Amino acid sequence: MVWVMTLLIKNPDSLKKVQQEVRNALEKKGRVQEDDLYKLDYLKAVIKETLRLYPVIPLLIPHESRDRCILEGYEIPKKSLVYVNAWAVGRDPKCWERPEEFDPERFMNSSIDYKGADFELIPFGSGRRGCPGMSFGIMTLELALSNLLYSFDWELAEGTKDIDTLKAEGVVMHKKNALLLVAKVPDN
Ligand code: HEM
Repeated sequence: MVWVMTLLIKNPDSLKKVQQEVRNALEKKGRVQEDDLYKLDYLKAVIKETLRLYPVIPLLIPHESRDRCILEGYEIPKKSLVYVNAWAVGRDPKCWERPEEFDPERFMNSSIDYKGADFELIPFGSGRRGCPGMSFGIMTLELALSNLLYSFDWELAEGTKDIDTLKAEGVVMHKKNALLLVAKVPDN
């Protein structure tokens, strides 16, 4: 959630577009509920793009190979500790055009998903040890984010010129400096 809001405030066109999508879809309903989420294609693209650039667990969870195997000419001995760098995969120029750029549009009209079948986007891992909480995690994020965008306008705090994207050290990618934004209730 922190990284989505960070990227949106740094990309005001995307913020405006996703906010308009939520407000147009919901009109005067008052709050977003689970069964409204299917209407929010751009919001889903914003979340995918955030997970591509800032995967929550950048090296996933370490795995151990059960047997010796050869992968693309590399031998991986039995019982090797294997780390998969989802961060690097998400920014690999062989997989992504302008990989460093935040561009949710790349997921509109694209079948690429984080469910583990598209190996260029693996914030939840893949295969039988992939994240079992993916649907729950995504739905929680979609619901919270869409309600924050529906109910409030977002601005930088007074005296803040820009937001940094420094990461704290650790297995899970936290933002090093807290994100400080001002939420305003829209006039109408
Ligand atoms: C946006 C939210 C979440 C993200 C980005 C995420 C990401 C991940 C990742 C990357 C892995 C390791 C996969 C691998 O190494 O192949 C994992 C494993 C796991 N996750 Fe999640 N997760 C999220 C939410 C959740 C939730 C909500 C739950 C439980 C309610 C959950 C439970 C687990 C468990 C139990 C594993 C270990 C699975 C295993 O080793 O077999 N996760 N998650």
